[in-house]
Amino acid sequence: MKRQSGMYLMKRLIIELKPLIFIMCLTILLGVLGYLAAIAIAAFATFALGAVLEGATRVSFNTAVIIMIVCAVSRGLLRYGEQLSGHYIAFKLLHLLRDKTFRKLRTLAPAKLEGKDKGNLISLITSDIELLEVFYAHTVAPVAIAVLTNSMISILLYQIHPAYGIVSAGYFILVGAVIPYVSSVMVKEAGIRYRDAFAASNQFVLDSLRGLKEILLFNQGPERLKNLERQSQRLNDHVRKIKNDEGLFGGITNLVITSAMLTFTGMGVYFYSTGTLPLTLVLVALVVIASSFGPVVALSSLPNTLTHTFACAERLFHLLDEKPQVDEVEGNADIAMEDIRFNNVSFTYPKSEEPIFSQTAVSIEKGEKVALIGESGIGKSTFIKLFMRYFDVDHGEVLIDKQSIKEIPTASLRRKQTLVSQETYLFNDTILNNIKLGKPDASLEEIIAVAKKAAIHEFIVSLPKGYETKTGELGDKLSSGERQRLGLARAFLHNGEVLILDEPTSNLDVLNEGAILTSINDNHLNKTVIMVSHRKSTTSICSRNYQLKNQQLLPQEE
Ligand SMILES: Nc1ncnc2c1ncn2[C@@H]1O[C@H](COP(=O)(O)OP(=O)(O)OP(=O)(O)O)[C@@H](O)[C@H]1O
Repeated sequence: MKRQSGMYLMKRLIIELKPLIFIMCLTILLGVLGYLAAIAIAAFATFALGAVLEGATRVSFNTAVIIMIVCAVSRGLLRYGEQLSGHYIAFKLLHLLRDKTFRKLRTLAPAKLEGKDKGNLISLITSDIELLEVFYAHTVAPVAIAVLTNSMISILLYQIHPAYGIVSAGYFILVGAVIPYVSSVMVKEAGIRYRDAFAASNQFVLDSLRGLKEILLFNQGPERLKNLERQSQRLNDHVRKIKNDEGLFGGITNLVITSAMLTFTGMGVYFYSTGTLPLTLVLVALVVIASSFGPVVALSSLPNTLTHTFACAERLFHLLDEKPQVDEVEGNADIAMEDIRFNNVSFTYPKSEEPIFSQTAVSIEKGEKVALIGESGIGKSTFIKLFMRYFDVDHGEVLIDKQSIKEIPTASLRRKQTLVSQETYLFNDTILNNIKLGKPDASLEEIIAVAKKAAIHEFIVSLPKGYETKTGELGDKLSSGERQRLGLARAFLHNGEVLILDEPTSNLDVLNEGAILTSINDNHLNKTVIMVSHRKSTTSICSRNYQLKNQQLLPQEE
């Protein structure tokens, strides 16, 4: 993955803020006023004290007390408002980013998601996006608040004495910018390594859960456990490094703040002893500097969390920038799907050198039942992927009703094509809803009819909850043949113009295979069927058999 600079990532994250810029300004305003109110409480307490010790010089005792009370009440309200609006922005943005990510995943599917590791995708959608909250709720506004508040404080201190203003500005820059910058440089790599290790261990756990049977079968448990321990150890090492650095820089920050107060005490003693400033103003300056590091300290811990955040943002933007394998065509126009043609098609998978098709041609007419035969790995499923436009051909063209497939609206294409792939995925929902996926508004009668055609009705009604049984409740009890038949029922319900079957009966016994083939034959008289199968018995319903050999689709020799 190409590394992106922190500046670039920050700019992109800020661009996402655009729709909420008004609320962000409000958050910053409330934050600045909140901090100023807090500092004012301490400053006016000193004025009140000064009024008692030296007599009212600038502010009377009563005025100072009234201002303190007003500031104390508004401080709470302002802080509440700042937190509320800041977090509103953060969570609203997380919502928008999640939405964007899901849309992107939809355009990348299926071709670009085939090879992606699912553990990474899950941590991207869940924890990565979640961590961006740090940037939106705890970075943008706090940085702006610190810059504004501490500039105002330095200007105010400058009014008391120019030296106070200049020295305070130096300390603020040190605590709010220099220390965070140095610490960010030091922890950057550790943060990135931590995120990568975290995603890898997620993937490893997911993989182990999926392959539990194989692990037990081949007695790989102890080896897997050792590997998991190694991964945990690596994660711990990264966290330890990050936490050590955090502790170190926390200590340095406190040291600098203490030295600022000592410097101000020394300067105050000098100004008072030389008669440059009265005691009250010396004390006010000391109190103000002591209570004004809050906004900049809030920034000092940012680099560590920001390192994680930027690593997450990098992965997110990488996904959002990824180009889909094919550009979707908008629209919903109806297509007849009467004539399918592959004209001199050549195709090689991206990042592969071995061509799958080279100048091959085939034409299939409405109602034809065609079988694709060929040895494993020769390109039968690839033919289907080209026909479903998961990929575009390199040369030649795929024509549907004499129109290039690249111009046909994607939604129309999906509506007319029904695919039963080698693996049927069943969602953790009722059997009824799993079949309904083929036609969401189908009636119960329609669903029962297709289940009968797929020879699965008897099995469903034998379950205690029948069609309302949740597939999750069945767990491993559902055999591959039963899954396959549920997939077929779903496909029959969808009832597209072209039924594409990739090894549709590979997990079925002869009896069930026969029932399904008869069903396909009887119910798809006017529909086109394209079938991939190794079994001769399955292709028996096909009128034409094509063999894939030497990157060509040729009519099968008898
Ligand atoms: N997304 C991909 N990127 C690169 N190569 C791929 C991709 N998908 C499949 N292949 C490769 O293309 C070749 C053809 O694969 P395909 O799945 O079309 O074969 P098949 O004839 O359907 O095989 P089988 O009968 O075993 O299912 C194989 O060598 C496979 O490894």
